[in-house]
Amino acid sequence: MANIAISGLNKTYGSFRAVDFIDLNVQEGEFVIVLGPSGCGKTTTLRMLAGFIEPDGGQVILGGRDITYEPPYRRNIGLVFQNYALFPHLTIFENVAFGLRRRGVNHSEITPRVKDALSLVDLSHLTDRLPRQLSGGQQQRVAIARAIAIRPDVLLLDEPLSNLDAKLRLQVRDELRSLQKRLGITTIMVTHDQDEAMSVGDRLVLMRSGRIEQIGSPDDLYNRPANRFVADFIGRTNFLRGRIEKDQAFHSEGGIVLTSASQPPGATEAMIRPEAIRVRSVPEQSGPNAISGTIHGHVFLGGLIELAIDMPGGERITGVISPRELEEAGVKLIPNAPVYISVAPKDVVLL
Ligand SMILES: Nc1ncnc2c1ncn2[C@@H]1O[C@H](COP(=O)(O)OP(=O)(O)OP(=O)(O)O)[C@@H](O)[C@H]1O
Repeated sequence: MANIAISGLNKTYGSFRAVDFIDLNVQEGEFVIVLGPSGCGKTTTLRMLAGFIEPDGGQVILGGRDITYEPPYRRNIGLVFQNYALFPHLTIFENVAFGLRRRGVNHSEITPRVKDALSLVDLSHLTDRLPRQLSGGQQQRVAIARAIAIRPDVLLLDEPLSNLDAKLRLQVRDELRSLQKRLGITTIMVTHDQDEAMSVGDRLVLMRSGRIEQIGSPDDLYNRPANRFVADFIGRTNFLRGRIEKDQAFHSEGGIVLTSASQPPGATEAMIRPEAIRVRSVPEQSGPNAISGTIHGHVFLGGLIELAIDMPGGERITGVISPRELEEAGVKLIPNAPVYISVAPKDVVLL
């Protein structure tokens, strides 16, 4: 186990800067997720950490040792990719043993270490099978066992769950999370799936165009996004354009007046998460941010209802509300019916 300190790391392909001088510190035992839209430089960053791509500049320090230009096999890093990359002609046992043999691990130690690694991912009973005789989820667990068998300082995972179907994906995700915590391996995982990122990451690193837009806990990125890009990328949200007026309130272009818990100077947008919207069938007696509108339409989302509400100035606000809350509020889902909404000032984030 070790911490990783990345500074000024950059990589250019031709004239295109894929990774643009990034700095990132990952603590020992931390689970960090790198996410962002397609092409933002996630894989290039991970491959530079693994040693498969040579950076143009910058530094990667692993446990105090500069590994920036070390070949992959000298880094003691465990890798798991999207496509498992198991050797098809080797048994599960031999697949996991491969990295140990290549590292010259003592012959007598190999069997117990392979067995340990396979038991951690619950596959001790399948050691003699070939990869094609396993399901996708099992193959990916072999890949994870193979990566941890070498007792890596760091585990790097590139979209490890994206080839699995939705249900299996959740299961392997939870297994991966608990295994990582149990072993305390410093882990960096790349994904473009924000639900996955939010549910397993201690910290998230959101990239765009080769740069880091924000580093923080899932709660930070969701509730305290650094900018519009972050707010828009993580979860669903309402944006209202406008500005802060002399009364210190935010006035939207459509005439909605909002009190926010913070007033960053020069803010031009208010962000409100759909679940922060409260609805009533009658106006609230008092309190900030009470607005009236009319129901535009609704969509059932499993156990919740997404409600689109038209505001008098032409803006539309989406709320996500439980059927029970709607019933208690006495709101009927009839188009054009009047509805009253309110938002706590702490849930109005000005950007
Ligand atoms: N060998 C290469 N030559 C030229 N351009 C490359 C090369 N590898 C990657 N790129 C470009 O660098 C950018 C970053 O690529 P990278 O694979 O790191 O993105 P990513 O964030 O992992 O994307 P995805 O989520 O689609 O996998 C992309 O625009 C890609 O087209």
